Parts: sequence; C-alpha cells; structure tokens
Amino acid sequence: MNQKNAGKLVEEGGTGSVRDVEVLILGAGAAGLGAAGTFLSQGFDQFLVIEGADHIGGRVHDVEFGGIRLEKGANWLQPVGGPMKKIAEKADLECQKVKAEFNQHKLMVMSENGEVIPEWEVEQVITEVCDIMVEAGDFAANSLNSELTMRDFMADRYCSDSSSDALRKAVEWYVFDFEYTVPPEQASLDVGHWDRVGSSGFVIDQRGFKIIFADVVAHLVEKRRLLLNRKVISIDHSQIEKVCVTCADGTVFRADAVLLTFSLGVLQSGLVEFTPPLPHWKTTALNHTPMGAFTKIFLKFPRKFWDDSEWIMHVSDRRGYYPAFMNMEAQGLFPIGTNILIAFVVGAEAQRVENQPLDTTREEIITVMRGLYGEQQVPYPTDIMLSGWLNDPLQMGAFSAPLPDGAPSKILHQLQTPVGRIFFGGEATDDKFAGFVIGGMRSGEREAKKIMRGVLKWEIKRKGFLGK
Ligand SMILES: Cc1cc2nc3c(=O)[nH]c(=O)nc-3n(C[C@H](O)[C@H](O)[C@H](O)COP(=O)(O)OP(=O)(O)OC[C@H]3O[C@@H](n4cnc5c(N)ncnc54)[C@H](O)[C@@H]3O)c2cc1C
Repeated sequence: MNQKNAGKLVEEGGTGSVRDVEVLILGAGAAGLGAAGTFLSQGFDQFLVIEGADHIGGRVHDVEFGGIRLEKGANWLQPVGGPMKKIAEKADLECQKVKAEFNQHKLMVMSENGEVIPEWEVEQVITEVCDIMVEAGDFAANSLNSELTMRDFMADRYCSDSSSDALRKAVEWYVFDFEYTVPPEQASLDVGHWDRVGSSGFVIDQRGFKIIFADVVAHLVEKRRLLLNRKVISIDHSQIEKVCVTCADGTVFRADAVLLTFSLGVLQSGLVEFTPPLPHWKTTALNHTPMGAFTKIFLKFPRKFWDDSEWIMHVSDRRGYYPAFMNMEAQGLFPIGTNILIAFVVGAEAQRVENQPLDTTREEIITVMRGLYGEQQVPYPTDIMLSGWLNDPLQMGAFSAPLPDGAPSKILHQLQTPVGRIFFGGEATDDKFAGFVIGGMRSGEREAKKIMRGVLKWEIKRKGFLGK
C-alpha cells in the first residue's frame, strides 16, 4: 500500500471548491473500503472516498510504540470461524494463533497481593461461566423476546458454593465484558451468539492489520479516488437529486448518492450537521445502540518483571479495575526484549480512565502491579500510551455494544434504511457481525450493491472482491 501517494491526493483539487461526483463514500475504514472494493469489482469507478484522518483504516490502525508496531484498534481475527480468517490468509497477514486451552501458559491469575490462584480453581470457574453462556445462547435462540438480561440468567445458574466472588468477577469480565464492553446486567440474553466470542489469531504483522485493505487502496490511489484529511462537517440533503457534503476546509462535494460510514459515536454526538435534520425514526435508531468503550493502555518498562504467560489477570473486589494485562513478551508474539505490557479496561472503567490525566492512570497501574509483584520489583514504565478512541472526534467510542433489550430487527432495519440519497453503512449496521472489522466490510458491500441497483441501475455481476 502506498500511503504516501494517497496523502498526495490531499493537495490536489484545491480547497474551497465545489466538485461533482456520482457517489461519495464518507469514511475510509472497513465499511468505506469494503464499499469501494465492491464498486471496483463491478467495474464502477465514478466515486470518491473522503476521509477525515490522515490515514486509511479507521479503527484498524497501528502505531509505533516502544520499538514495534502495535494495533491501537482491532487486533484479533474475529469471530472464530468467520470470513476474516480467509481475508487474513489472502493478505498473508502475520498472526499469532490464539491458544484455546486455559492453563498457566495462557493465563496467570493472581489476587491483589500477588497470590497465584491455582490453575484447577481458575479452570473450574471458567468452565462454569462459559457453560452458562452457552446455555444462555441456546435459551435465547428458543425463546423469542425474552426480557431477561444476561445477569438474570447467570444469577439463576451459579452454584453458590463455587469459588470466590472476586475470581468469578474477574473471569466473567474476561469472557463477557472484554468482548462486549458492558457487564452482563446491561446485555440481553441474545448478545449475539456465544460462538462470536474468541478469535482465530492475534495480529502481529509489522505492516499493520490494515494490510488487508492494501489491494483496494492501491486501486483507489491509482485511480485518484481517495482524499484524506477532509473532515466532513455538514450534509445537505434538501435537494431531491443531489446531496451536498461540506468539509471543514470549505470544499463542497455534490453527489447523486452518499454512503455514510461514520461510527455511531460520531453520529450520536452531532458532529455532522444534517440539513434538513435526519427524520425522527433514523435518529431514534442511531441513538438506540450504545457505543462501547474499550481502552488499551500500552506500557513499556525498563525490564520484564512479570510471568511468561500470555495474560496476567488481576483479581480484585473492584470489578473491571485493570483486570487484564497482555504480555507482549509471551512466546510467539514479538522479538524478546520489547518489555511491553498492554492493559485493558472497558465500559465504565474505560470512560473513567480516558477522562483522567495519563499520570493518574500510570500511578494506578503501578500500584496494581506492585501489589502483584512486590514493591521493589516493579519499576516505573519508561513510556505509556492510551488508545484513546473515546474522545477522538472521528470515532467517539470503540465499537457498537450490545443492546440492553436485544437487537430488535426493527432498529437494525431502520439503521440500514437510506434517507433519500444518503445510505448508511458501518459495523453497527451489520446484521451478523456488528462490532467487528468483518461487520464493517460486509456493511460496505451491502450498501454499495444497494446504490448500484437503486441509484445507478447497475446490473450486479457475480464477482468477488475486486473481481478476483
Ligand atoms: C480498541 C478496539 C479494539 C477492537 N478490536 C477488534 C478486534 O479485535 N477484532 C475486530 O474484528 N474488531 C475489533 N474492533 C472493532 C473494529 O475495529 C470496527 O468494528 C471496524 O473497524 C469498524 O469499521 P467501520 O468502517 O464501520 O468504521 P471506522 O473504522 O470507524 O470507519 C469510519 C471512518 O470514518 C472517518 N470519519 C469519521 N468522522 C468523519 C468526518 N466527520 N469526516 C471524515 N471522515 C470521518 C473515520 O476517521 C474512519 O476512518 C475494535 C475496535 C477498537 C476501537
């Protein structure tokens, strides 16, 4: 992928001008690039992709940290058994195979004062929580419109004499909140199927996860169909046959159809003005689904003082308080000597952490780590970085969270329904894989086909991505 060339396109066309184009794709994330790939595979290239950031990929974005490139957003090939594995193979994406079994190579679980919780005890609780979730999935599939939350269901099934509450909280967080960004009390039973959880690989490719978009980006650059650094501030759909999109630099684009792929967080925050305002049914649908908070905290230490396992879990009475650290020194990931740990927080804890000074976060983590490994053993990190999606005006959150009342098909239908010539894509609008990269890509393909049939009267051919 030649991102330098993509960047050059920004200079061309000037600012403050008016430009006509048949189709505008707003956003160069998985959805926008999925749509662009679909158009190209059908032989249609009269479109332009407009992106507010200085890079493609959206929430698929890698950064340099402590001498290696790490993924700030999506990191796992998900869900297990989904089409993402094939896409990754095609791009020759380097991944570490995720260990399925839970033992101390994978997971070291410790209480706040560093006491190691025996493997058998951890395994017993993991089995209990996982079995209940599988049961919940079956129950939801057989009982339409159940009003039970996942917590109601779990509370009913837990054996009162099994392990400590703190251990159960930590395991629940790891298998549930970590995936969905919300605790079981805020999710309905049909949070999607249990088989969504898990992944078939952890991306370690130093070209970045974004390499899966390399083919389509190369075509866009060659055909000059991509503009970076163009932040959309308003969309005027008052005319019947044209939609006008205005960028912060004053450039106006006029299109026959617009595909909007911005995150729910952006649309819910009113960062883009619509003239006339979007109809009530659309704003209701857009505001219905919460945008989840999921924060990675990258930490580089002067030396490794922790265990060799892939994950280090901290069992605390305070649910969700720095419960999990992923060890970049674990076997099969990066070259030894990076001395990097990634801490994860989600939901309310992620909101708290993203809105406090970074120094406070560093102190909190050091206190947790010193509890686990001892005062003298834990040095201060030499570098710390937050993924920071929550307050990024191009995202305003991590990914769509499950709904407390399930995913009513009416809401999904309303999310996918166009308003005049504005079409809606993005991960949150996918019926099967909302929240994932593949959900974004599928939504772009779906809407591109809709635009070709509806607005362009294009005959859809049975071709694969980019016609290959
Ligand atoms: C921390 C984190 C971890 C994740 N982990 C995984 C994972 O392991 N596996 C997985 O499958 N998924 C994961 N996801 C989710 C996945 O990254 C997303 O579901 C997917 O990438 C969304 O693609 P999209 O195209 O719908 O949205 P985006 O990628 O958000 O694309 C929308 C684009 O629109 C642009 N934009 C927004 N506003 C404007 C504006 N006003 N003007 C111009 N451009 C604008 C944005 O910059 C962005 O490029 C994770 C996400 C995060 C944040």
